Amino acid sequence: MKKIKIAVQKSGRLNEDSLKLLKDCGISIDNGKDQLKAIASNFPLEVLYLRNGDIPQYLRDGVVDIAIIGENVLIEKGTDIGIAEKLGFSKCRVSIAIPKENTYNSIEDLDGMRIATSYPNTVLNYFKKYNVTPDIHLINGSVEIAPNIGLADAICDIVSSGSTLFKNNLKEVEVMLKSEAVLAVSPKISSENQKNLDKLQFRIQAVLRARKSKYILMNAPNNKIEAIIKLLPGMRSPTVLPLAEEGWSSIHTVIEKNSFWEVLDELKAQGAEGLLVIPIEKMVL
Ligand SMILES: Nc1ncnc2c1ncn2[C@@H]1O[C@H](COP(=O)(O)OP(=O)(O)OP(=O)(O)O)[C@@H](O)[C@H]1O
Ligand SMILES: O=P(O)(O)OC[C@H]1O[C@H](OP(=O)(O)OP(=O)(O)O)[C@H](O)[C@@H]1O
Ligand SMILES: [Mg+2]
Repeated sequence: MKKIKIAVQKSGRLNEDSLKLLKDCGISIDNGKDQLKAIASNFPLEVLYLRNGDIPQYLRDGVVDIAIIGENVLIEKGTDIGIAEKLGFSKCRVSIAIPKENTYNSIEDLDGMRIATSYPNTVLNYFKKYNVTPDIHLINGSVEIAPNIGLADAICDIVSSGSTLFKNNLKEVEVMLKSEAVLAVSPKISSENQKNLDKLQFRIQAVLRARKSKYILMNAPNNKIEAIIKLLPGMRSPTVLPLAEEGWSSIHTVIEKNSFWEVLDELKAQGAEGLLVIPIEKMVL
């Protein structure tokens, strides 16, 4: 059977979460340290460990069929490459920052200014919309230091917590785009591997859905069930089972992880007791 080739970042921010996602999809990869290639024992999949920045070219050439890559890298050098799925990790933004003490009114202030960045296309495309032409200085790493050493007036780089900007006495003035890890697909993928991709994507979706949800159970007196159910935006409708104790029931449902603390308070206020919140491993609609 033909194996689908997936590129995963060799080392860096995406590596661990990418491998965890494949593992949560039930895929076992024998991972010898420093190996550049690995084969899954229970899925027709081969993993190639590559640099994030090199992946768009490998996808374009069909050297790999799919990849887990930062969306920002595709925007910079892979706009011809399709995205099958957003993966919900490595969330960040690509922003312009300037020295904290400088004033900033609008993007026009950056016309003709020297901008240090590893994302020249992203900067130029963004500025083009405003008819502003910056003077790009291409740097591969430690971009945030550039203004402090007199190399640039502004920078464009990845921002997440903002602590790197803060440490370098910079402030964020324009958010150009938001990014997260994505599953990208080669335009040259074969129909056989498209089937493998569909199978993998089905599993990924089940894992991602489960990560966003919690299973909750609670007990409630029967006269409170109606009010409680109104609070529960479940998958379909909640399961209600009678308890051994007369007049009481157990209510089960799935709720979104993000909203569950607020819902929990409201459920208690409506008379729910013995609430349990349980992680879900996989969720298929
Ligand atoms: N501070 C951050 N917080 C969240 N996500 C980030 C952060 N920095 C980078 N990322 C995301 O992770 C991806 C990989 O970043 P990382 O710094 O590990 O690799 P890189 O140096 O850009 O690439 P390469 O693998 O080519 O060396 C980035 O393209 C971006 O999508
Ligand atoms: O807003 P923050 O949370 O501080 O994150 C932003 C920093 O993270 C990334 O660098 P990384 O740590 O990946 O180092 P690198 O330059 O070696 O890639 C990015 O290039 C920024 O410098
Ligand atoms: Mg980095």
